[in-house]
Amino acid sequence: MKVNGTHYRSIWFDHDLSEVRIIDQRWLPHRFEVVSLTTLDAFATAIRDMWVRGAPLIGATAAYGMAIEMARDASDAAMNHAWDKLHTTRPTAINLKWALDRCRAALLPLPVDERAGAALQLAHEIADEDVEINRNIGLNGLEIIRQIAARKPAGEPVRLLTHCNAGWPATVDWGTATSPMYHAFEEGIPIHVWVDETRPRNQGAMTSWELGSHGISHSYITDNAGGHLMQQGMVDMVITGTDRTTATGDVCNKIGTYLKALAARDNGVPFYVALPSPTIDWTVRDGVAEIPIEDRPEREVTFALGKLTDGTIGEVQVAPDGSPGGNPAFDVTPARLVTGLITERGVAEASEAGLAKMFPDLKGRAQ
Ligand SMILES: CSC[C@@H](O)[C@@H](O)C(=O)COP(=O)(O)O
Repeated sequence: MKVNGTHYRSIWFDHDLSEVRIIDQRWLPHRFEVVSLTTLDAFATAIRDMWVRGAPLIGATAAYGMAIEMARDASDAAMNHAWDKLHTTRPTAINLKWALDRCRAALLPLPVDERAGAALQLAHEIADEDVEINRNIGLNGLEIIRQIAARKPAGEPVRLLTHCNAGWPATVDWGTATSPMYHAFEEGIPIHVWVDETRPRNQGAMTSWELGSHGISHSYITDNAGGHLMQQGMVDMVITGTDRTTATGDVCNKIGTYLKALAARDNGVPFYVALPSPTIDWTVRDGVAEIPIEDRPEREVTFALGKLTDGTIGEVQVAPDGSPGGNPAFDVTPARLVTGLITERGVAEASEAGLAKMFPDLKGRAQ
């Protein structure tokens, strides 16, 4: 999508430099900075420390990390080392393992001298596929927005609430939850997006930045405002992303998503999840019991990062001296609270049968 009129993906291969480039998201939305990743260590750091983040982008970055390592050393040992190193960076988003497994399965049978070229080609394919998946999620979500718009007085906006950043910076392009918004906007359907701040990393600021860059009406709201807005009839639809969705339709996403789903259910607001198929973990049935929830550093909670009044980016301490922080980064919304899963193939019921019907060819795939 566009930044100051220029089209960017969140990750790309610069053919002139022969380097992988990313937007360093630690500084968004206050500073737009592009950096190169040139070593396996740099890729691992970028994923772990959230220079890149969002399940689909984490997967694409891991694939490029594998390619960079294969260019250095394409032996089986180097491939397994890269798999292990990248896999341990973040535990919750399943796209990481999905991409690494896909790379290893494709590369291992090849002669060593063919692996580097094949790995780079595969990373490009994974990135391109992500763009296409998200574009199609947008078209399928657009249909839901159209239906809501058709029930409203002409000109009245469809009001969507979203949590975290499931926008284009969290993917290679388009975003998952934001893709239907972009498509609706392009079609001229008036929309307004309530954007949850999403403490502690404030991914909502990124969502607000990208929506603002495209001229989409939005409000940046506190994480606790959603329930009130729903009670007041000010939300027509919730749409979030997901980091891992089970074979039975349980949705793991950024911490706080579950509370939004509960409030949506209590107020009769449809709760949709934008789900690319690589984010389905077909090996997990009970999301609450089985999905590993990332526990992130307490400093992310006890301090807040932002633009200071002098324009520099810095941290301020928000917790009292000595108070420990707690920082579970994701939660699980049970399938029963999910109205539908907007996939690249259509809207699936959040259930084992619904996902199996939509993806009969993928069902049972080992992650
Ligand atoms: C399209 S991205 C869906 C999710 O990955 C997103 O909502 C999210 O939870 C991102 O978490 P993050 O911790 O920023 O990587």
